[in-house]
Amino acid sequence: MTEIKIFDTTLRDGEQSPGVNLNKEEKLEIAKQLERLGVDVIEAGFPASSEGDFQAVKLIADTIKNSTVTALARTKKNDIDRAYEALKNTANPRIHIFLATSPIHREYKLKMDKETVVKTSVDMVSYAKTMFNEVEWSAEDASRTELDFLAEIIESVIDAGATIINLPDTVGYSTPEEYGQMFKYVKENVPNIDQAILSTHCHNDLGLAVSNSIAGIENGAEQIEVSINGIGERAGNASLEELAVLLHIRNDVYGYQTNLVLNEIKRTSDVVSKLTGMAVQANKAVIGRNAYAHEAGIHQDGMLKNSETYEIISPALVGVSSEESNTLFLGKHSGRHAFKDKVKSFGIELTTDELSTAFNNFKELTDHKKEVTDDDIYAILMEIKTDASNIDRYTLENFRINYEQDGQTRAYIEVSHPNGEKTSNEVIGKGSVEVLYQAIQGVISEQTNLLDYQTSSVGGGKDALAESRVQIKINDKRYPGRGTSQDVLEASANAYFNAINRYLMSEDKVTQTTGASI
Ligand SMILES: CC(=O)SCCNC(=O)CCNC(=O)[C@H](O)C(C)(C)COP(=O)(O)OP(=O)(O)OC[C@H]1O[C@@H](n2cnc3c(N)ncnc32)[C@H](O)[C@@H]1OP(=O)(O)O
Ligand SMILES: CC(C)C(=O)C(=O)O
Ligand SMILES: [Mg+2]
Repeated sequence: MTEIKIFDTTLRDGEQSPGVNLNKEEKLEIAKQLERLGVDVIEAGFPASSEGDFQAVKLIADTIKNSTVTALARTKKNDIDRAYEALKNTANPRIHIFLATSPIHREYKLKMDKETVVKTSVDMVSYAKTMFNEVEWSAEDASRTELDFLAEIIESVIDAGATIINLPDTVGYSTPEEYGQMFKYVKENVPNIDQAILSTHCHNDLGLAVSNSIAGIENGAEQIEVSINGIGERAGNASLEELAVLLHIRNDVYGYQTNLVLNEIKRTSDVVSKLTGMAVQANKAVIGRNAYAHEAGIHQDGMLKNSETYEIISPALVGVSSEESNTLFLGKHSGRHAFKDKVKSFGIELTTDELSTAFNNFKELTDHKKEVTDDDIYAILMEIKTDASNIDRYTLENFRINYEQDGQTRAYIEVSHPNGEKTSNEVIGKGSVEVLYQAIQGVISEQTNLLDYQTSSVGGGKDALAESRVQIKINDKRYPGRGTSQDVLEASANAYFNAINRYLMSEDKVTQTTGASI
């Protein structure tokens, strides 16, 4: 099986992402994690670009033992000297020299003709070769370069000592077919090409970085330049994790192998995201928060029956733990099978009727709340398990709170009584919870005394459930009550009725109906 070398440029091209600025300690932490991940080459930085980057590359070169460490240099003696100074103590140093070859870069940026581009590249590769065994040379903007000129300059730099030839799609312009054809052309038209390894370096401006990298290796490249989380200049580079997992999962199609330790992928992604401050989008392939989450009821049912119905990558393959993978995400589109599975995971037993009620309550909540958390579901289940639903009870049917202009608050409630009758009541006073509770007291026949009242939020987010807890005293006995709702006042009313219903349950009471009949 052909081995594909992984050249990681997170610390060089990745750091060129706008807004990213890593200090040397942060770069070292990422480099150590890249070494654990098993990347073959770590591009640690661009030593001539600043003293800080020089120091970071040096620290990494002095520390990393199991990966080749490389650094970028322009075709300038000073850049090459700085790279050598930074890299000289590493076990296996490599320099990465680049010069643009395309007409637009030659004419407008470099102001060099073809001959000068060839001569400068050859001179600097020869110069670097006096210090480094491994010399990588990149034809910046290769994919927009005339193919015959590309072949000519590649032959010259290989003669000068380049051992790795990188052909970047610098501006992410190529299609996979064009990019693959460029490698094929170079393979067929550069006489000394067998003395060098070909490499891809793809940018994601048109979302083709991964596909183009594959086209490159299918046409002779044996190294791919990639970055963690796909970070890099503009829309970023080909993502390491996507290519690594693609080559693994579809080995039947491609038949390539890498030295990567796949289950280090998630940790590496987390470290890079944290230290660069670049969040990973939720639906990002392989490492996004949603990459292993299934919300649709039909998918969840399939997953419960056989995970391969909807999952081609096992989260564990890339080091995503079962807690992180959030496999069955309960939300608006979930069905009974997944809900039942969640209830089971809490160790809670429900009767068929209770399950039905809990599922309906859950579905109702999903219409109001974007993300239903485990805490939300637990609150629903607890309410059902501790509810006096098997007895005749008070139920809040409707309520309104109005804030009057004179600072007074008006509470209106409609209540079903244990005997099935419905009454209403209206109270004006100060404070919304207070008038609400006064209105409730006005429709029930029991004499209650409120001892304690607390409200807090359950679950996360600004749309979290409110949970209210009360203690009431009836005939010298205390009764706790709990109520949940998205609305704080409704949760408060539910808690009060829950306490009264507990009293009814314990005393087996039949109560008098009060309040205006409706
Ligand atoms: C495709 C890529 O990702 S290439 C890598 C890009 N990365 C970076 O640029 C990050 C680090 N860069 C830097 O810190 C700075 O640009 C430096 C220190 C390298 C140079 O800074 P300055 O000397 O102020 O030059 P500046 O960046 O404005 O312009 C670049 C110069 O390098 C020249 N140049 C560009 N590429 C090369 C090259 N491969 N070889 C030689 N010269 C080059 C440009 O033509 C320009 O030269 P000019 O000043 O004679 O016009
Ligand atoms: C320096 C080179 C390799 C580069 O990053 C590019 O061309 O995109
Ligand atoms: Mg690049």
